Amino acid sequence: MSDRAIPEETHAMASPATDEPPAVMLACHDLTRVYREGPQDVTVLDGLSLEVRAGERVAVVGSSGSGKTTLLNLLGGLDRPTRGDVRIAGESLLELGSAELGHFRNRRIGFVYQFHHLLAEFTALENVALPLIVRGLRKKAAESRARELLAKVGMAPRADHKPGELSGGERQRVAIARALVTDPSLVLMDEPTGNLDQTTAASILALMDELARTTACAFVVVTHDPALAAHQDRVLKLDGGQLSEQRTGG
Ligand SMILES: Nc1ncnc2c1ncn2[C@@H]1O[C@H](COP(=O)(O)OP(=O)(O)OP(=O)(O)O)[C@@H](O)[C@H]1O
Repeated sequence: MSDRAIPEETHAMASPATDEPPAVMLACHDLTRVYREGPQDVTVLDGLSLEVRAGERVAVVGSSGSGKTTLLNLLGGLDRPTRGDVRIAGESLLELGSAELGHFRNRRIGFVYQFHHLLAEFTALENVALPLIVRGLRKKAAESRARELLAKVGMAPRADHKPGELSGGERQRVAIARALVTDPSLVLMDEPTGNLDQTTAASILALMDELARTTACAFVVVTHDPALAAHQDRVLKLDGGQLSEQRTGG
């Protein structure tokens, strides 16, 4: 583990008297997803378990069709498991109804995809402020917090620009700011550097290093890119519906 390691005594179910984040931010147990839509059942995830600690970054690698997107969808509450459970910051997704799940996602989970999914009609600032406005924050407070995050990703000078006026790497920085603006417990990234050139991808990696040092959230990064995977604390391979440890960070 790196210098982001959380002391052992900071336990998962931390005392309500402290503001300490739980040591285990993400815990999956017996996670199973069987697709029954086609002529044949397809078991994609087969009882896998996973724990990711606060401040820890985990890469998930695996061949095409091994179930990485399926896993991310379950971790992000976008799909329900056939069996098993996902707990984020001690809270079970299984126990949440769909409205509660939407609310939980907005509060606790940040998403970053290969393609940034920013809204074209809105400025960088408005895009980053949006999750807070959805959450019920007033525009002024939301934009003030959004400015802080844009500064953190080096995009403060471009706050008033629309996505179409930004480069690919700049858009991805804005997308990362948007994912982090709600102080999530878990950030899920799907090929976050996938459509970027090497130099821009390297600057996004450096940004991720910096953010991981300064936030307590857990990061799960799905990627085919060995350089991006090697940058994380642990690399897990998804194969045959199970995760196995490929490398533990030092
Ligand atoms: N809705 C669905 N119904 C039936 N089968 C599905 C469904 N969604 C995914 N699958 C199957 O589940 C398996 C895993 O798909 P998934 O998209 O999770 O893989 P992946 O590892 O993300 O692949 P890639 O790296 O190519 O994006 C595949 O065999 C896919 O065909």
